[in-house]
Amino acid sequence: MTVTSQAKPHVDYSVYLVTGRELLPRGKTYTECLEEALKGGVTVVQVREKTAETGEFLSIARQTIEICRRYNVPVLINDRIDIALASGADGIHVGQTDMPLAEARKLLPPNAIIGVSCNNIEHVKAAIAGGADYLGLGSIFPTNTKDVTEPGRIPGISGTQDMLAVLEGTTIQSVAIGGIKIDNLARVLHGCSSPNGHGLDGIAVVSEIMASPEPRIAAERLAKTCSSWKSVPRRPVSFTTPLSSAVAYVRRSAELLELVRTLSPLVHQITNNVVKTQSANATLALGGSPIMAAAAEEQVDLARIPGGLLINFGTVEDVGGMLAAGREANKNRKPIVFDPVGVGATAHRRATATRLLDAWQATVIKGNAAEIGAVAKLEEVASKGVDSVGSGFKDPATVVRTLARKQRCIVILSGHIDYISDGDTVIQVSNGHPLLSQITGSGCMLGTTVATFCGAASMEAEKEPSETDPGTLVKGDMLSPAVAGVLALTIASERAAARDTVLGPGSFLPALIDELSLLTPDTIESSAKITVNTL
Ligand SMILES: Nc1ncnc2c1ncn2[C@@H]1O[C@H](COP(=O)(O)OP(=O)(O)OP(=O)(O)O)[C@@H](O)[C@H]1O
Ligand SMILES: Cc1ncsc1CCO
Repeated sequence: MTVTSQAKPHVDYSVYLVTGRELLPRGKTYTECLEEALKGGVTVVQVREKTAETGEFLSIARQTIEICRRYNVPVLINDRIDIALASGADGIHVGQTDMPLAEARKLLPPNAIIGVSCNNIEHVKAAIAGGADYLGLGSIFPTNTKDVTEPGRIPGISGTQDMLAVLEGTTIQSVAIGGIKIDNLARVLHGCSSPNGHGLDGIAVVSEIMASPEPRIAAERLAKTCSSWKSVPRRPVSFTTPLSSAVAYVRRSAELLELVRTLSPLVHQITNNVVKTQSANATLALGGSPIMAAAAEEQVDLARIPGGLLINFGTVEDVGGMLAAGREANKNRKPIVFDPVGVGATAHRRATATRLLDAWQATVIKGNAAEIGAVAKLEEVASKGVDSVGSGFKDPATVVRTLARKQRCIVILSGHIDYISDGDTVIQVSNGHPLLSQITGSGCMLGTTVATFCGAASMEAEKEPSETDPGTLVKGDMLSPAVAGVLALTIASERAAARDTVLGPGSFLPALIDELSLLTPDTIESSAKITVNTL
């Protein structure tokens, strides 16, 4: 080590490069790639050599340190304490099967940085107890650069959220690693956060820089998104400016209905085969433009068209399409409404919901009490298939607020009264009619109306000429369109049920579609029954 008696060097973990010489593109040398990456904004480098002989490893470490010193960037060595000591590196990084942390501490000078790879909360607890300086959390996604096929090696976004919760209150830094690319970076930074907002200090990449023909540009993009992200504490999925009163939310909902009719957003829906037709008709009736498109191959094209995306996994099909659609929507900053229909009913549904939420960031999660309870891992409300059993949660406002904070999105809990929250504000809508619970797919249609309003709101926000903020996943406030979607369906249901021609659930459904098409901003303003509570 170079400095033995001084304080630990300050490390900025924002853009952490792990080297992998085997990934270099043809014609690019290691030192060229490293230097370009440093010019692009890499803030810390770990030299990782899994097959090199000791002499070669030492020589690579020395070359790396010589270059990084010019950029004032610290260098860590993967696993090999001897190489770290001989080369004068700033510290080491160990995996779970490498030299134990306590032994490494004894062998290294006190100012050495030690980082540990963690796949689960037990690893994190042990690393805290052992005095680690920083943790590498992951894998976030499956990758080819490391063998992460063993069970438990891919905690994903949800597992990383749990690990970050354990780090709350400590000064230990953390980076996420595993499959991180510029295209999923905003999603990773956004998703990897504890419910109280303890987030990452940076992200680690291998191939995104090492395999790039333009490592400087790759590093610049990563650095720009990271610094944009870091500039906003506890960043929600979208910027929500709380409106001052219930009246203001109602007025905004009325305005958003006008907007839906003017902009006619494309509402791309991957939904279950029970409700496809009624959902497409509900979209058209409101003024949106539906497309039911589930093939993975068409998601790149569809995500480029502004509007909203609904992912409803009611009959658990088209999971490949859902994964691709959500990823592409995040890339294009389109709002995603996720309806995890019947998620509590089977282990397969629970696993699928986790898989989807690990792949992309939802803007709105909506469900009945059993569904929201299952996503929130609460056992208070039981499910029977796609239905919720009993009278719901004792404290629904806290349930939605807590889940919204955990998932960093808007949460809608449907039922006799609907609760909508962004993690701070909770809005209750008491419009609706019991006939809604007597037709299948009224919850699914609610997902559709919300996606329609979110699509219009995001199109409006994207038109504003403000500079693109690479840290956001959706532009514009998404709480108001979520409220508008609930008001539209529930007010239309009251008006449909009041028709003389409606004799029961059979005649109610077409009347509901009619009333969605006849809904006016004035009707929303005169009929809405909402209350607002802000923390
Ligand atoms: N008894 C009721 N009174 C008033 N409105 C209701 C009632 N039951 C449901 N609703 C309304 O119906 C909409 C759908 O909510 P619900 O909780 O029934 O969905 P769901 O259980 O997911 O439905 P599905 O599984 O059939 O799609 C919500 O906007 C809700 O306000
Ligand atoms: C009945 C049903 N089964 C799977 S999806 C669905 C539609 C209502 O959620």
